Amino acid sequence: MIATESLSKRFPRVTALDRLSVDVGPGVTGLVGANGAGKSTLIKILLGLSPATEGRADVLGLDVATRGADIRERVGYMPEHDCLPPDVSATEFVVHMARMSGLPPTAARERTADTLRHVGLYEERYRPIGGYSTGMKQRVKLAQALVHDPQLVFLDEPTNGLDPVGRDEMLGLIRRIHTDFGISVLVTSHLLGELERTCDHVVVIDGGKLLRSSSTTDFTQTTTTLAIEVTDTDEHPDGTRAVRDALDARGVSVEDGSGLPGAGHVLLLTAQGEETYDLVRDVIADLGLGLVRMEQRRHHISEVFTNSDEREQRKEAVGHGG
Ligand SMILES: Nc1ncnc2c1ncn2[C@@H]1O[C@H](COP(=O)(O)OP(=O)(O)OP(=O)(O)O)[C@@H](O)[C@H]1O
Repeated sequence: MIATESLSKRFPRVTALDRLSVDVGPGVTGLVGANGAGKSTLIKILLGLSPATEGRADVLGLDVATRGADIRERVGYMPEHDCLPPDVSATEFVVHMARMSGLPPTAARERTADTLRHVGLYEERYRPIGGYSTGMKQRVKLAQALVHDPQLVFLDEPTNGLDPVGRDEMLGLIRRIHTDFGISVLVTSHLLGELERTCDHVVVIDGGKLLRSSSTTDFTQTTTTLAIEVTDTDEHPDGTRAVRDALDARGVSVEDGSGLPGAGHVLLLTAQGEETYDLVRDVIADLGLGLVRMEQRRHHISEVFTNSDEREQRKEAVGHGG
């Protein structure tokens, strides 16, 4: 879907992309990096909107340097920042974007209605966008990226500004773009944790350089920590202890996370996949306890490289680079 070779983008004072070579296949791919890592710059180059300083890139087999217009016909783009006109309705705006993509009037109206329904905007779609919540605006931005039925979409920080429920809904929508319509997705975030659950593949960049590109299963096997918090009952006055013992008895090693700042009575364990979630749920149900929370610890990108393997790999990479 996407291939870059030694792609660099230098601004007068900053190197935004530094000899980045990466291949992205079909499916849902996360592009993760801290603010300023170069994610938006990469997307603009891939859309043919901004020229690279060095190197090359293809999107859907088309060279970004010469085939930008053809790429933008086939690729949808949801920009990061608020860019919606406040005085028009979602329907008017998305019809307009569909017409700009070359759809005839009737098809543009039909596709707009379908797409807005798909992203979860119903009656509100006739009201001016200026009165929408952040979540509704993000949905309009997503709809305009999808309305011309692209093969691939670039979503730049689609969960920005959303509360946890809004984030989960957006991530669910993103997953369905691929499962329901077969559209491949490149989605950026500065939070690795939220992409782990949504993406098939994760590409991590830092300072414009590639740090890692691997399937999510490879990633999560090394990084997913579950935090669990339960209620106490008369039968189990220390519910946390009871869960810990029950999981220990099933061979799952559990750490007490209560010593962590602000953690309360929290157990931490390494998730090996879906089975771990099921096991924890069953253990808690068997003990008759209430589950207060079970969540993946959110990894900020800086945390990804705190384990020693990764540090070694980075040292090696630096060493080989001279
Ligand atoms: N037009 C520009 N002129 C000068 N510097 C720029 C320009 N666009 C981006 N940069 C710089 O390039 C670097 C990468 O920016 P970019 O927007 O690609 O990062 P990002 O990973 O998308 O982060 P964010 O999510 O904060 O936008 C930053 O240091 C940024 O300041």
